Amino acid sequence: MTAWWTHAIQQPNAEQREQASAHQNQLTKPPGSLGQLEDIAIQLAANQNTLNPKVDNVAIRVFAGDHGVVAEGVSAFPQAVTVEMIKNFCAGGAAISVLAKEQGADFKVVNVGAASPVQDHPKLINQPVAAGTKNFCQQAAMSQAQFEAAFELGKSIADQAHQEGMDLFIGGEMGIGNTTAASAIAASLIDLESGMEQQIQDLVGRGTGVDDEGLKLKQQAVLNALTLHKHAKGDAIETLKTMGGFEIVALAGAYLRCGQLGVTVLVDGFICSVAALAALSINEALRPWLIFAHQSQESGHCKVLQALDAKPLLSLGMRLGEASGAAMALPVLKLACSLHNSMATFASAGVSNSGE
Ligand SMILES: O=C(O)c1ccc[n+]([C@@H]2O[C@H](COP(=O)([O-])O)[C@@H](O)[C@H]2O)c1
Ligand SMILES: Cc1cc2nc[nH]c2cc1C
Repeated sequence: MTAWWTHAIQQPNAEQREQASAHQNQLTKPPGSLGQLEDIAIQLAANQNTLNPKVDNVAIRVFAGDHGVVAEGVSAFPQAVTVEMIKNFCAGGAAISVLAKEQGADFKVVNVGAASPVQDHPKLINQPVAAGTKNFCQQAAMSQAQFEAAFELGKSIADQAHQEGMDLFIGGEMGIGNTTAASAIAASLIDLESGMEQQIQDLVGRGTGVDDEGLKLKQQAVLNALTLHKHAKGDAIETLKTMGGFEIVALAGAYLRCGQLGVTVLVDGFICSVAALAALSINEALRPWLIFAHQSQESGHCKVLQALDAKPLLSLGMRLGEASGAAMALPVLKLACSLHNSMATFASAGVSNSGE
């Protein structure tokens, strides 16, 4: 039996895309004047194979995991925050809890590998692969079996949400130290023209807000990891296994599965974009199923978005993670659908079209 992630991802319906594009040009506006809102509606129409795209049934899943690399002093916050925030997500006090509730989205937290046990809760899918990853400056972050378990968990989360009828998937992440992991993964998978040192400077940012000393420690940690795991260069699965976090692996698995299921994904910030980069490196046919929600303030995000040829919808100076940027972009998607589905056409409104 072949591994599930090697199964094909179908391309969206090209004819439906043509029809949606033609329909946009009939609406009472100069062609192209709704900018990216037109692109989004056309993409959703093609992906959903319908004249009337919608995002009514949104699944938001925040994947949480801990990182052994925190021993290198790479975060402004202690590791305990990961578990504390899992509880806060469940209790309804986190930014994403509020944004999901306000918008009627189905929200759940997935413990893929917090460093200490978390009590069960109706909003929590509690299936830790291990008590955090190993410090990837010294050894591989996880074993092959752990990688497969985290990847499989991401897949099963997407399968479950699909069975529940989702029309859009939003993944989020929580993990103290995970911007260091994401920067290392990005550096291993992106071939920038510049040398390794410049690349590290470009891809390592301040995360939760480290000072200059913390930034140096992060850059050094990424350099050490890339040197130790240089065999993984350009290989997404080896890279995820050696430098990943359980939540990043699960996200990549969920994204790939969404592509296989024909479900559109709204990608959140820096860490989620790196998970998308890894997923695309495993199967580039995933690309049309992805929409990029926002440009995070994390300094490496613009390089990652460039590598993905992505035009994010929002730029609000956010750098929170936990799916919050994607949740903020959700109204944009909903309204893009409303415009596509409900605006009058030149013919129906009796408005003169250009040159007709
Ligand atoms: O999504 C982003 O762009 C983003 C940028 C900076 C930080 N974060 C969040 O901050 C945490 C990681 O930061 P750090 O400094 O501990 O590596 C993790 O829980 C992320 O959700 C998220
Ligand atoms: C408080 C806090 C909340 C977060 N949410 C996502 N990452 C986070 C990191 C911290 C530190």
